[in-house]
Amino acid sequence: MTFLLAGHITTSISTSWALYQLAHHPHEQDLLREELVRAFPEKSKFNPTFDEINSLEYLNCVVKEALRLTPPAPDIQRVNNKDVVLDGHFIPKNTTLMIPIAALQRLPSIWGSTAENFDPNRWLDPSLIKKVNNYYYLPFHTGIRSCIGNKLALNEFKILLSMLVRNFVFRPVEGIQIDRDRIGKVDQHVELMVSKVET
Ligand code: HEM
Repeated sequence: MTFLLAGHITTSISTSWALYQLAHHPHEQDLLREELVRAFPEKSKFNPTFDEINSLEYLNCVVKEALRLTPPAPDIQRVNNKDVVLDGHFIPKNTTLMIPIAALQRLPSIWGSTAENFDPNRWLDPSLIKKVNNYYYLPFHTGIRSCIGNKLALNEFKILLSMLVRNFVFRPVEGIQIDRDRIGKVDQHVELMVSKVET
């Protein structure tokens, strides 16, 4: 039951928001589709192996960027089991601490002035990769109670997103605008225009 709940809504939310971002960034969507068409020229034969799906560099960047901007677990809580001093602040035992995953993943001090923008190419920048660690990028959290389904989730997410983008074009619905602070929210309804890719 835990796997069903923890493993279902997370991947579906991630995929929905990734499609939303791609719909609003048609150039990035086209780049992803071009990579997919090169790798899988025949739509009907889209049946990637583990190695094939993980060799797609731009897809990897899109997935990382979607999990950065719209993580399905935007914050999580932990309770300390002993008194601690963190950065000069005394935190007594049994305090509920919030780890703001979404906020850390948008810190301008780490992600730069484009922190709020959907930009998969940032993951190709070696200077960013040097700066990013699991204090600032932790969609699956980190440590011993981090997501046990991490690797499965990434592969599922990549395959699902690829199948959708290889077969369909996603565009925003005219007149429908989601407030910036609602983007990524679990309970936000997302509507997109979908048309078929012919070849
Ligand atoms: C994009 C998809 C996913 C994301 C972003 C994600 C993220 C997370 C995060 C942040 C946690 C830590 C929660 C906390 O400590 O409060 C977690 C825990 C967990 N996740 Fe995932 N998850 C994803 C998919 C999956 C999948 C596919 C499965 C299983 C099939 C799964 C199974 C679990 C389980 C069992 C835990 C609890 C681990 C523990 O407490 O030791 N997750 N996940």
